[in-house]
Amino acid sequence: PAEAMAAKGRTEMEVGGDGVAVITICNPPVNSLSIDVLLSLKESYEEALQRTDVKAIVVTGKGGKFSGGFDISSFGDLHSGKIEQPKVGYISIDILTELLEGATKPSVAAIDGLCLGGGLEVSMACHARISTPTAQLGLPELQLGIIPGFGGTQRLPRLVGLTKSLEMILLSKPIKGEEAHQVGLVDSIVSPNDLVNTARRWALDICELRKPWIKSLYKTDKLEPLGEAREILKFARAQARKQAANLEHPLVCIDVIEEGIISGPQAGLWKEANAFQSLLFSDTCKSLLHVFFSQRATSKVPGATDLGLMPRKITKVAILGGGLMGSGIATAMILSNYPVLLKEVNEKFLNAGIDRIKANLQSRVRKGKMTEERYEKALSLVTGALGYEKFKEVDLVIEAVIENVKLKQQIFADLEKYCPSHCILATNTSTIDLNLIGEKTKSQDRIVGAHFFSPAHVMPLLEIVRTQHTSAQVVVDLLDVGKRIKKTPIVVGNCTGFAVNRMFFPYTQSALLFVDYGMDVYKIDRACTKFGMPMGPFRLADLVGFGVAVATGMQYLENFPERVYKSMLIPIMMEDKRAGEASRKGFYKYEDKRKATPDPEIMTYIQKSRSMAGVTPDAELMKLSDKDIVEMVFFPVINEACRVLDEGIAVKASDLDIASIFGMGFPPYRGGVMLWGDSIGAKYIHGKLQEWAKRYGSFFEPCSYLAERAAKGIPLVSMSGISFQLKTL
Ligand SMILES: C[C@H](O)CC(=O)SCCNC(=O)CCNC(=O)[C@H](O)C(C)(C)COP(=O)(O)OP(=O)(O)OC[C@H]1O[C@@H](n2cnc3c(N)ncnc32)[C@H](O)[C@@H]1OP(=O)(O)O
Repeated sequence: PAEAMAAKGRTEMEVGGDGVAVITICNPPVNSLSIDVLLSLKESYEEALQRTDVKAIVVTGKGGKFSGGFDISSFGDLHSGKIEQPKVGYISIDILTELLEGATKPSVAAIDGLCLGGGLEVSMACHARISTPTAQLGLPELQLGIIPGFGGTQRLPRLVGLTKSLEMILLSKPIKGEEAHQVGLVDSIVSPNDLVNTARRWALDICELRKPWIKSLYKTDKLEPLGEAREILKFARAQARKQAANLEHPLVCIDVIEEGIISGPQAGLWKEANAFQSLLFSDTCKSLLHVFFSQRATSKVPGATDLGLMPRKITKVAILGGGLMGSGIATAMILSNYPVLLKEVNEKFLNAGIDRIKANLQSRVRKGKMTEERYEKALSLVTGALGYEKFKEVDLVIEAVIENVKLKQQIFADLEKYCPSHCILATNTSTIDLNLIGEKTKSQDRIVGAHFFSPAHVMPLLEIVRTQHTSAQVVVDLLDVGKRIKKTPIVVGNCTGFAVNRMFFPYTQSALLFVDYGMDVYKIDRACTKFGMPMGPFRLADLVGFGVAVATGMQYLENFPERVYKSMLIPIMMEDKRAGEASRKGFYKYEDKRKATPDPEIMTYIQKSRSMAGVTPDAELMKLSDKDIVEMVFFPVINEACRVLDEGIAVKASDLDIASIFGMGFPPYRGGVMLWGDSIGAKYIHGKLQEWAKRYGSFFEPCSYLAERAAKGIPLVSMSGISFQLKTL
């Protein structure tokens, strides 16, 4: 059909009286390089090279953006075979190296806005680059599980040196035009208004030998001497292994860069082209791509963002409670310039709260993320309060007091009295049902959950909880606040634990169960960190504190008694004043501040817990591999995620993937719990859970949603173009 044939973007060419052909990349919103755009670029070049009225070429992007890189939305079509893959090296060697860089007419890139990935690679094949000071230049491909594939691994080191290029590529870190000029990536900085004209003149200057005609691929002056280069690469490899031991593509990238340095840029280009092709089809790439799109999809919420509502302006925010959460939320708010009214019950607590905010900000100053001046300005946005007098001025209140239902009910009744009628009444509760909190309040449509994760000014997730009464406007408003404070939001329904903690709960639960059945605490934690979690369930319980763990456990026991495993281990340890990291003793010992060391003393508690549970250690469990352990800890998480979806608490499975990554620290390169589940298969997961349910009880009982998917072979996450051949474990 004609529609399906419509080209995805194009280039436009205009030849001026000065003999310069300006080729403009046009593919909104970010001028991404689809295959269509690249083929059109090739055609424009061929025409420009043939025409006798063209002396030189300028490449630029439409609407103040050079290009956001290769078209990511076409990856899925490449994966599924819907689009045919160009032959290896066709774009990087045939088009960019031979046609563009090797042309008999010089090219200059005129760069504004985004110049990322393939976009920067096109510009590096040009003979000079002119940029605005604010343009963003970078090679963020590793973030997507691939490597730069249009010559970036070869040209960037030759333009800026090995050290700087490794930093930019391995950390996927773009730099601004200004810095790009300092490091030699661009040749001149001009204002957006002068950009294209400067590039035109530069191109003509190259023709007339007033400026050098430089092919980046053959530059050597910026490359470190061979011996030094080898050392730098060796160090980079060690760093990459340390940072993400499970990832292969950063190491492949370093190999490809090395090839260019040792065997020359042509060999490097070929190695890059081959590696790019195979990485494009890796599970890591598929998973990271899923994360990229899922993250953007979280702010598209049916029944809220599809109604044409505009977010209202939130001018002032009040926060109740200056504890760990309240002060963290206040910090997040003032960092995005929201004035904050911080309320506490007495002077002492208020001062402690403000001190915590100061400490949060100071830590940013120490790390060089904030100037002293910004610090003072941010701090000046906080006003303390002991009463509700000033609450008539606020548009949003976030309650962050202790998890006590009665107290929260009283607070919400008070808020209704003192806040203006448009004010959003949010609670940061992490487990309590919102309807219970708002029971004594009439303004049900304004009540919403704004669940932050500790430390609130650092953790990127914001769980927005709507009840059946919460208005769509309030959800839209909070999504906007979330965006402004740079959080990834997920909008979920109301129930005990909401989506994130409900998924999180079985993680610790199954670990506790298997310890009663004979597994080793530290072995479980090690298996989880090897899998890619920032910490295992026991180290995490220590960090969160046993008090919180027990309080949460009680909430679950009340609401989902059939699937709570009543381990006595934590309560027994608490009797002995072991309460986690804060008490310096939990599952680990903490002698040197945060350093966790295994503690043989915990065996006494474990034995006691086992005898109270009346179970005998299962010898088979002790022989399990890390893979088995990870399955035992995470399959119950997937099972609960399925329930959360089935009950409509989460809108879509991909939201749960994002929640698991940003809220639990699940490794993004595995795509989130649901996509990871798909890489293993619902049938296998269901089978295992059934087997464990028989052996170890109803905690493992697979839910009907999972059973149906297992029986019918339906994936847990629907995402076009993603299919797994491998088990990623
Ligand atoms: C061979 C080569 O070496 C391989 C490559 O080039 S791989 C691609 C390298 N480029 C990248 O990784 C950049 C990815 N994009 C981004 O990081 C960010 O989107 C950005 C910094 C460009 C813009 O961020 P921001 O302004 O917050 O807008 P954001 O919402 O992310 O993007 C706007 C829209 O553009 C789309 N988009 C962004 N980059 C895209 C790309 N490279 N291809 C296709 N679509 C893209 C987004 O999906 C989004 O679409 P939507 O509105 O339908 O959800």
